[in-house]
Amino acid sequence: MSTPLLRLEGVGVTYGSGATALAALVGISLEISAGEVTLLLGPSGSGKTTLLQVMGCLLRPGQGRVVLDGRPLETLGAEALAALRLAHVGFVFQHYNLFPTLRAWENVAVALDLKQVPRNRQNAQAMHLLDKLGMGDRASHFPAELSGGQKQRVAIARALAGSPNLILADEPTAALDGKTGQGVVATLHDLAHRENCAVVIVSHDPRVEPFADRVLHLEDGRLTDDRRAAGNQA
Ligand SMILES: Nc1ncnc2c1ncn2[C@@H]1O[C@H](COP(=O)(O)OP(=O)(O)OP(=O)(O)O)[C@@H](O)[C@H]1O
Repeated sequence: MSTPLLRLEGVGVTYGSGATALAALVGISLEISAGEVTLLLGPSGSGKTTLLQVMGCLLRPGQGRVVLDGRPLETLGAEALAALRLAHVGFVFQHYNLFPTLRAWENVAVALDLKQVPRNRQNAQAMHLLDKLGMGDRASHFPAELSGGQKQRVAIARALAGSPNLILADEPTAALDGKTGQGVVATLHDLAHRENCAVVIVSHDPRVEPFADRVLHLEDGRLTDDRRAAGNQA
């Protein structure tokens, strides 16, 4: 069996302290492997976004350990942690988070710049990523000139800048109609399998489930179910 890309051991996150303390995550242990789509389900307030933030090294848990690509996060300072995140993690958001004044390819190039890809290679790499997402012919469009599904494809192209091996998507289909949303998750499923990266999707959308290899269920900050998905489209 391959080594997991990401491992969480007894992770706990508490917001606030004293009388107002709220346990958002309790005793979470799991492994995430390359080449798989993991779907994270749970009611509102169950801790899904908090868990995604821990997985993406945006939030250090108060309890437990997180090991990304063999590196225990508790041993890393802020700078090393940021560098690890930049190298390994790509984020996709519900509302795309594109810069409205930048063209599609410039939105991707900004991420390449952040990952220190030399300026003279950014244009070609941005185009390559947009092509991969079927958005090459829209590269010069501004976000306002794109449909929701097209904006999300640009956002996925941007998340892939620098070839991270962990893609974290928080409600990526929530702002899209059914068919478009399915197209976007089919693309994420494809990327996980073709590029051998791990994809974790938080969603309330039942149409996502057929594209998942594995389903995790959170309730009140606890993992209540961890199973292989039935009928995935791989
Ligand atoms: N920065 C914060 N400070 C205090 N409490 C927080 C903070 N962020 C989240 N919480 C609380 O932690 C719990 C888990 O929140 P989280 O956003 O992770 O849940 P979620 O499952 O993603 O919810 P939703 O589906 O509504 O987005 C909730 O009770 C929330 O109110």
